[in-house]
Amino acid sequence: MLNLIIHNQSEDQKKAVDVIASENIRILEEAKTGENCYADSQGWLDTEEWAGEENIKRLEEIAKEIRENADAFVLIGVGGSNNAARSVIEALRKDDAPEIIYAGNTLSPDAMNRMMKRLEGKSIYIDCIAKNFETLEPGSSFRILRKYMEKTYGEEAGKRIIATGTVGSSLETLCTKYGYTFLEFPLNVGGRYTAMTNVGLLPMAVAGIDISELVKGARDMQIRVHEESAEKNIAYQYACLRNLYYKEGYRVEMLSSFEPQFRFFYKWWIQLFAESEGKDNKGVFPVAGEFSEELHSVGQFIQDGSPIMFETFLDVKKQNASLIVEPDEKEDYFDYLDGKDFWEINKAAYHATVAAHSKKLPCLTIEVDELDAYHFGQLFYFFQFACYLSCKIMGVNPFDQPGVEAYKKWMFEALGK
Ligand SMILES: O=P(O)(O)OC[C@H]1O[C@](O)(CO)[C@@H](O)[C@@H]1O
Repeated sequence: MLNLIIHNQSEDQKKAVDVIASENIRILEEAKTGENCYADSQGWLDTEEWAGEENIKRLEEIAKEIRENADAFVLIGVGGSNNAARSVIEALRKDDAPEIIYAGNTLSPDAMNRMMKRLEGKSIYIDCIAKNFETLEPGSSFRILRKYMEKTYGEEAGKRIIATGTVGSSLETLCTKYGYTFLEFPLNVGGRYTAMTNVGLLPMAVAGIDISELVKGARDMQIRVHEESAEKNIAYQYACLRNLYYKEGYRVEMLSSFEPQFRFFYKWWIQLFAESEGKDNKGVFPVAGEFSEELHSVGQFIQDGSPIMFETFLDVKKQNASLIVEPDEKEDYFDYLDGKDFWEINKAAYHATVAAHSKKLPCLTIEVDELDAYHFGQLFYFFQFACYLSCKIMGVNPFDQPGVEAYKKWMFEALGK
């Protein structure tokens, strides 16, 4: 279950959000069926298309082989090609799973040397994930890593190399030519919407995540937001609220949580909203607040600085860990914590922060019952669908990223491509 909680709303804001919701109702209806103009980008809308039972079974088989033979699995990919997998892996990875090493997301020789050092003496499999295999970061890392694999495993290297690319891409050509395992990167899904495809699911399965449960969570959310009417539809309500705050002049949304397990989920969420909405001189700039730590750095600005921001908290209901503060006969001035569980203390910090921040800026909470694969699936689908709606209400194309191409053009020119 996933809930949307509005912490503070004036009567005027309530009326204004109702107006946005009734004026844009057509957008919700069109989104539910999919739009012809975006047919080449909406393969994620029905989870069945790329995460059906057969596909999950195949991915689980490949993952099983890797889990049995690998000490470490290298995920080569950047942005949408690694963010979803990384967000779940870093939160829920099983202890007996191979180590997951990330590559293809930097051009720093220092970082790359450190990454290569981590491979030494380990049994390695690699998966190069790239939609069109033109992006420099994953392409150049693949060059280095493939060489390493060939040097280490000789003839056998091909069996340990997986490439996830689109049909007809140069990555597919390499797979056919050199005998690597080829997995399809859906042509009709942009990187940031690929959580529920081979792109996100294989690395998650290697890390021991129950991908069937994850997909089930996403599918249940799909059914929910496709069935719920506008007044009850949480994705639509969230999209309308974002647009209201934007109209009111709030230009930044901070996704905050007191659970560090969401550390890499923020990165996925930031890319989703930044690349989807930030265009035509519009958009809400997404940032993350990793609390408690950042309450002691940016907390001051949130509470007292320019009123440019609204805040969306991510909260988990079910307790997943416990640590009791034992009484101590030695004095330390923290006796008021005696017998308390850190779960409870952390929750108190969350409630206190909501109370303080909601006096200054609009505050929402997205609350999930549990921090598990099922609810990650729910979160992925919820945010993807809400982002699509939010972009449509704002009047921008949710599925392109022309601004990113500009930097790539300059870089390719500089490197003589
Ligand atoms: O999978 P590719 O083609 O390497 O692209 C990776 C990422 O690069 C971007 O184009 C941005 O640089 C993202 O949109 C995408 O998720």
